Amino acid sequence: APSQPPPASGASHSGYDRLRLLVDLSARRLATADVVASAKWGTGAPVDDPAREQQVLDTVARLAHEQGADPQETVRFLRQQIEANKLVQRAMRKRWNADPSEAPTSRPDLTQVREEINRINVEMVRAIGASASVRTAPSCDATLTAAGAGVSHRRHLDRLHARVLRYALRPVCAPGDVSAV
Ligand SMILES: O=C(O)C(=O)C[C@]1(C(=O)O)C=C[C@@H](O)C=C1
Repeated sequence: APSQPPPASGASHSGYDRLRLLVDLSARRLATADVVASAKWGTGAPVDDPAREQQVLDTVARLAHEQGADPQETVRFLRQQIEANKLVQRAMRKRWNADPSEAPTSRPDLTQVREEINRINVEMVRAIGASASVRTAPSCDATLTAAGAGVSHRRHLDRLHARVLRYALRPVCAPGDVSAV
């Protein structure tokens, strides 16, 4: 999907729209966990790939820096997305181990899934930058809850994915700077 350009001056994107975009990207990234789990199933590949994680985090930090998003916040957000991805991967493996008839019968190409993840990461950095003011507003929690429910409904998320999506969204409103508390 084409990424959204920042609104031209005069155009208005509400805080809800901006958070909703970020939430939707988080849901899209989470959906890749099922595909990653299928790609690794039966190959002996572990859920955790620390080298790939570092590559993801280094890339988004650089992109954030280039685009004027806060690199620390961006890395913190992406770390949480990776943890969420792993929660879904582990849950799927558990299901498939418990009931092999549910296990995948074809193996997607991990390289291709990672290319999709890379594209989502790029859009996420932009959405993090574009949502800075709404994420620090007092109304953020309420707006985020509404956006999360809207996206879960729209994407027909099952219980697992809806729950892990809420987990993935934890860093959205909380300011990363604890010294501000
Ligand atoms: O690329 C993978 O192998 C994944 O499992 C995806 C992902 C991610 O969310 O980006 C999650 C866990 C791995 O440690 C590395 C990266």
